[in-house]
Amino acid sequence: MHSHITKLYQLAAKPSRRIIGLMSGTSLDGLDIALCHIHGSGQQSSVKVEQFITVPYSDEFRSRVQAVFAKRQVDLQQLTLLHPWIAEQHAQMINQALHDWQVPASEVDLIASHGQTVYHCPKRQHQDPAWGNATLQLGDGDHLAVHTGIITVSDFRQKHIAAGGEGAPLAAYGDYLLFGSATEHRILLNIGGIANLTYLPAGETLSGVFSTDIGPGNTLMDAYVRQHFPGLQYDADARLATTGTVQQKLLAALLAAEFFQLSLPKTTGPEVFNLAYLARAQQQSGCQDLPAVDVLATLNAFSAQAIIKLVQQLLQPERPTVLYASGGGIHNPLLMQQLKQGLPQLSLTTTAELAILPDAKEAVLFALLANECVAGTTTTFNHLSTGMPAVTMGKISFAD
Ligand SMILES: Nc1ncnc2c1ncn2[C@@H]1O[C@H](COP(=O)(O)OP(=O)(O)OP(=O)(O)O)[C@@H](O)[C@H]1O
Ligand SMILES: CC(=O)N[C@H]1[C@@H]2OC[C@@H](O2)[C@@H](O)[C@@H]1O[C@H](C)C(=O)O
Repeated sequence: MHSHITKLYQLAAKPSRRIIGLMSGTSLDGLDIALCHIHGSGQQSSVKVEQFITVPYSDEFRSRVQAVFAKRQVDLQQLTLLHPWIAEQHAQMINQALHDWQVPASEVDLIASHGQTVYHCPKRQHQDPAWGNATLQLGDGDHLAVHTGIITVSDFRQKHIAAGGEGAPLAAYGDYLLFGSATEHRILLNIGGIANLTYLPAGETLSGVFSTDIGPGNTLMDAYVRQHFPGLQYDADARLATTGTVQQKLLAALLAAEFFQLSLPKTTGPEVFNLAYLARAQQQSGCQDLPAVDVLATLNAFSAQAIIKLVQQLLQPERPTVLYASGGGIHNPLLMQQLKQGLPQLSLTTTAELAILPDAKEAVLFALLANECVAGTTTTFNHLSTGMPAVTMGKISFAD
């Protein structure tokens, strides 16, 4: 047998695998690296996060990505150059982290790389009947494998689209494996650049699980802060927003987006929720001349209200539900306070209660997807709801 296939076969047969999960989201704050020890596969999977770090991006990294990020027109040479360059940068960050953790690369079985989304384009967003769903993540898997010496599974979203999905959110797959409960109805809420949730009704089969994007988490607040408060990347601890006043007219205009009327599950990104979207809402509501802190307070309320409305839609009085939050937004006290007030009937906590560090959750989910790609079966996801194709995802790159 070819040695690469033998290696994969041996990996699949191991009782447990050590997998590095990577996530670089829409916030462009840094690369999340989670070194995971995963036992088993499918619904028997269990994860121990051995190490976790977010390696902050340099200004150079951010500005190179921002030059093409969510833009309809870009310099094609720049885009092409970014594909291997992002992978090389990520490889260096992984190599440094492994060095600091004193873990040799030879003791890591796989890397699971999400890559950097630069454009996300579901059909319901572009609305051109001539084209289907599409999404583009940069950071090539072959380059990662060669520069780290570790077999890399990457580019997870394409299979989801090929099998009929919108390519995102993929959170349901890992949330289902890790957090599905026979007795507790759960919602896993991740507040990253875009907020998304996974609905996990309790039960033996957990049938009907799905995940969906909700709307902006931090992306609009971050973009606005970067534009109006040079030097700041985000409104740390909502210190600015807390001094502002929510403007109801602007809030109503923000909540009128067509995206909020689409059926579930659905997905979106900064291609829709960006500063041009905010400017249109300000114009429509006659709120062009607000103090910057009032706009920030309103954007904070916008993210909170979008989340509250969707969660309220899913709650049923006879189903007491626990909401486990994760992502950078949980560190925003104003946002969390509004969620508590707007969702008084459910218990609100974080994934730390389920033994997964909230900042590490998305990276862990991709490690689980890579584990399924190598050691899982396609029947694992049969109980997910429509809109969540029952497929394994990811492409395998060898280091030599
Ligand atoms: N102390 C804090 N106060 C307010 N906001 C915070 C704080 N810490 C983090 N954040 C927010 O969290 C963001 C980072 O979140 P996260 O790392 O989950 O994003 P992401 O992985 O890019 O998102 P996604 O992939 O889900 O789009 C920051 O840009 C900021 O808006
Ligand atoms: C296209 C893309 O990268 N989407 C991200 C983004 O960030 C949050 C939200 O939008 C979600 O749909 C998705 O990431 C998570 C990890 C997911 O696929 O579940």
